[in-house]
Amino acid sequence: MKRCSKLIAENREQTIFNHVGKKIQTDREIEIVAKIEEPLIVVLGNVLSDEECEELIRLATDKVKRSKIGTTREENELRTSSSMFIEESENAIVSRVEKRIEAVMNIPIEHGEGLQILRYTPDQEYRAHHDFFSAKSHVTNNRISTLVMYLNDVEQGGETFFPHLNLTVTPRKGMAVYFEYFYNDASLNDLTLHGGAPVEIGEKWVATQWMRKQRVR
Ligand SMILES: O=C(O)CCC(=O)C(=O)O
Ligand SMILES: [Fe+2]
Repeated sequence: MKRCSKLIAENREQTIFNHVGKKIQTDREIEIVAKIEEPLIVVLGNVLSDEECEELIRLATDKVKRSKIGTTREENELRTSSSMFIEESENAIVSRVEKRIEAVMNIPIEHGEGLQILRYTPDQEYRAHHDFFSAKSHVTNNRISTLVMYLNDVEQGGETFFPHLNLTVTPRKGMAVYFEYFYNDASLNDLTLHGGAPVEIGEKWVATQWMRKQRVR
C-alpha cells in the first residue's frame, strides 16, 4: 500500500498550493474541508470572518453606486451577474484579507488583479468557463490560480460547479474554493472548467482572486 501511494505522489505534477494537513495557519486558522488531488481543487473553511464578508459587500455596493449603476455592467451572456474590482488596499480589512489570500494561494498579492466582487440575483449565473486565457488570445501573463470566496449564504442555487469533475460546491459565508491550472499537462488545466449555477432564491455574493504568472502591480 505504502509503495503504491508513493508512486502516485511521484507521478503527480507539482502544485502551487503547498499546504499539507487539514489546517492553514494564517492570522486565522483556515480549514481544508475537502480536496481533489489532480487537478487540485480545495474547499476551504473559515477563510473570512462575517465582518470581512460584510465589509467586502459594502465596499462593492458603494462602488456600484459611485459608478452610477449600469456603466460597470457587462452585457455578456456568459456571465449575467454584476461585478466590480476592489482596489482599495488602503482599507485595513482589504489589506488583511489580501495578506491571508497570499498565504493561502502561496503567491505574492502583486500577482493578483485586485479582488473582484460578483453579485448574482435570481436567474443570474456564470456559465462554464476557464479562468485562464486560451492560447489564441496571445495573453503573455496568463492566470494560473483562482480563489472564489463566498460572502453570503445563498437560499437556493448558486453552486460553483466543475462539470468535468462532477463536483459542486455550495456557497457558505466565509468559505472558499481554490483551484489552479498551471500544469504542464494541458488536459489537467482543461478539467478546471467551472461556473456559477443560476441563483434560484436569494442573492449570491462572491469575491474572486485571480493570480497571474508574473506580477501585475
Ligand atoms: O460564482 C461562482 O461560483 C464562480 C465564480 C467564477 O468562476 C469566477 O469568478 O471566475
Ligand atoms: Fe471562474
